[in-house]
This record gives sequence, structure tokens and C-alpha cells, in this order.
Amino acid sequence: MQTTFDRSLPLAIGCDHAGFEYKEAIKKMLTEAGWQVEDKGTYSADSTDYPDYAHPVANMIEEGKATGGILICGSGNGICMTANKHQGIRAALCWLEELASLARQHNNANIICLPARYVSLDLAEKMVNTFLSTAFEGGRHEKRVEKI
Ligand SMILES: O=C[C@H](O)[C@H](O)[C@H](O)COP(=O)(O)O
Repeated sequence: MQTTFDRSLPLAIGCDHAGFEYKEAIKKMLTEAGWQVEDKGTYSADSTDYPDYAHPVANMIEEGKATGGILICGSGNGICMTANKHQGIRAALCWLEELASLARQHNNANIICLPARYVSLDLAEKMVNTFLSTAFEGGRHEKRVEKI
């Protein structure tokens, strides 16, 4: 089981209208940090439907075309529910840095889901950085993740 993100592959990012502003800022932050970022939309703040962006991000990871993903909507729930319909996805809704860390350490999450209407951009960026830099611990957690 892979325990860290593979920097030779892109990250996939997606959002609905409620997450558009955060998606643009996080994409810029990641690009400046040297990540390749594949932006699956949405591309404006016009009202739209979160599954149209969560499925393409999840597909990229399942197909091995992205190492991990970032999804953003208003509450974080819609994108998280959608992504977790995919067999190869473990998407984690995070609103504290510690949750972003635990999602990696204990659950080997491959997508972080952010509630743009309920966390500051500063916290969202910190959670993304924590998520991407934290390794899966394996050990007792490995068989639990396999049982999912
Ligand atoms: O789980 C869904 C997300 O929070 C959406 O961002 C939210 O439902 C969008 O709401 P509205 O259409 O009222 O902007």
C-alpha cells in the first residue's frame, strides 16, 4: 500500500461554485510549491453541481493519472459523498489541521474535502499542506483500510 503521495504525478483539484475562490488560491499555492495540478473545474463562480467535478477528480486517481486530490464545496459534504462512491477513493472531510493529519496517518485518505463556507482560506491551505506531507502509518491501520 502506497504511504505517501508521488510527486511525479499530478494532483487533481475540483470544486463547485462555493469552492471556486479557494480552489484558485490552493491551485496557485500548490503550483508555486512545485506540484503539477490538474484542474477539473469548475472554472467560475456561477452556480453548478458538485458531482460534475468530484467524479472527474476521483476518476483521475482511480485511473492512476493523479496521486491525490483536493475537492472543495460549501459544506464539503456533497463532494465527499460523491468521491466516496468510487471504489478506489478514500475522501476525508476536514475542518481542523489535526483531522487532515489523521486522515493520512490512520485512513490513508487520497482526497481531502474542504468546506469553503466554514473554514478560512488560511486554514484550508494549512490543511492541504498537512494532508500532502503526512504519511500513512500502516501497522494496525492497514487491515482496517483494507476492510473498507
Ligand atoms: O454539499 C454541497 C455543497 O455544500 C454545495 O456547495 C452547496 O449545497 C451549494 O449550495 P447553493 O446552491 O445554495 O450555493
